[in-house]
Amino acid sequence: MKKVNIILFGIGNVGKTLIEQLLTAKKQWEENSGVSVNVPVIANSTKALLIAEGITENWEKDFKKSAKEYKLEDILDFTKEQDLEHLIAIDATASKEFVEIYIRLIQNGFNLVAANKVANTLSADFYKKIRKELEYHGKHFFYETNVGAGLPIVQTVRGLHQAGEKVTKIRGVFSGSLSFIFNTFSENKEKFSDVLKKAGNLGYTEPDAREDLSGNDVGRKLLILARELQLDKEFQEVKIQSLILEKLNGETSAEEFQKRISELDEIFNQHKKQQDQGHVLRYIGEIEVEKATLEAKLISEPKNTALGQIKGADNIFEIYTESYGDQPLVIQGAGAGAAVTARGVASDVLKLSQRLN
Ligand SMILES: NC(=O)C1=CN([C@@H]2O[C@H](COP(=O)(O)OP(=O)(O)OC[C@H]3O[C@@H](n4cnc5c(N)ncnc54)[C@H](OP(=O)(O)O)[C@@H]3O)[C@@H](O)[C@H]2O)C=CC1
Ligand SMILES: N[C@@H](CC=O)C(=O)O
Repeated sequence: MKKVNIILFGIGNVGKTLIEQLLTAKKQWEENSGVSVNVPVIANSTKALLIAEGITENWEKDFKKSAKEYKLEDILDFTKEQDLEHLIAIDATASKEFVEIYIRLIQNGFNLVAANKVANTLSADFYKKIRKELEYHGKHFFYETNVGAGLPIVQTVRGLHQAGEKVTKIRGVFSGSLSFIFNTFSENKEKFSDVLKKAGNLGYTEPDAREDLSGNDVGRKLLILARELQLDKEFQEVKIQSLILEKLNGETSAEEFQKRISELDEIFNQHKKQQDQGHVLRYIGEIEVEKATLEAKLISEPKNTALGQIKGADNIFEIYTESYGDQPLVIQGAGAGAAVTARGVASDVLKLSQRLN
């Protein structure tokens, strides 16, 4: 039996659900895949719980009682002292600072799985540096949930490209929260700010919802797919239409923004009124491969098209390639939510484990 040791950073919506899924699936993984999963470290932004033999279903109580303030060194020392092998660090944070330690984790023998999109959307130099370090140290990095949550988008785009298929365009709805917001807002009489709150409560938005409303989250996903297609692009080159007022996106804190979201109601009422009969609002992303352009924008879409018909927090990705001709390969399904995202992370962990010797 191959024993893998998970060091989990981030125990919010996704991290919590992942713990539950890993504990529940443990026996099945052992029997069907020969992988025994142990979670000796869980951490939030300030505290970590370290238990060599792994957390149990009492982990929340144990965390409250025994987690201690930590530095990365404490975790590195612990994994060495305890001689933990097959290490996988999971980034289930949304932190821009946390990704700075990826290189040190790789150098200290860790493989990586990330739900956090930040590392793949910093400079092209950093992107290449991570991959160089991974290769040098013989480590792996899986990040399927960076685009489309649990949907198999990254692997499909990468697989097509690596097989020599010419991908010409990718177009679709890349944001689960904006999908939910516009599906609900277009159909119901609810206020925009109430729908936004609902999306947050359902775990669809980023910890700071302005990441979604500013279009940055979609911009990141476009860049991640473009880089899979070996387009040498930077985040600043993505053309992004923001849905948020400058005054709310500037100096305000995330908490202050939450208190002021009703200031968005009037703007979105206007957008709604301007729709033609039988049209709905959609926030879409588009990569034109030949032109090397990446764009995120709000459009008015006829209700009877594939994009117009999506429901709930669905994403839809239309992948146009030479072999598929005029009819794109289409992948559709829930594009946000703790359960689907955690399952995508778990699936990455299992695939990565199968690569470890
Ligand atoms: N929700 C979704 O549908 C999807 C989410 N994702 C990604 O998953 C990630 C997590 O999202 P979600 O669970 O909703 O976020 P939450 O805000 O619910 O949880 C974030 C967790 O990360 C912790 N954290 C923050 N900074 C650090 C740090 N420097 N070191 C260690 N832990 C830290 C937080 O700790 P503390 O409480 O102390 O701040 C918290 O436990 C995000 O990157 C998101 O983009 C990807 C696909 C879909
Ligand atoms: N906030 C994101 C979550 C998944 O990446 C979204 O709304 O799509």
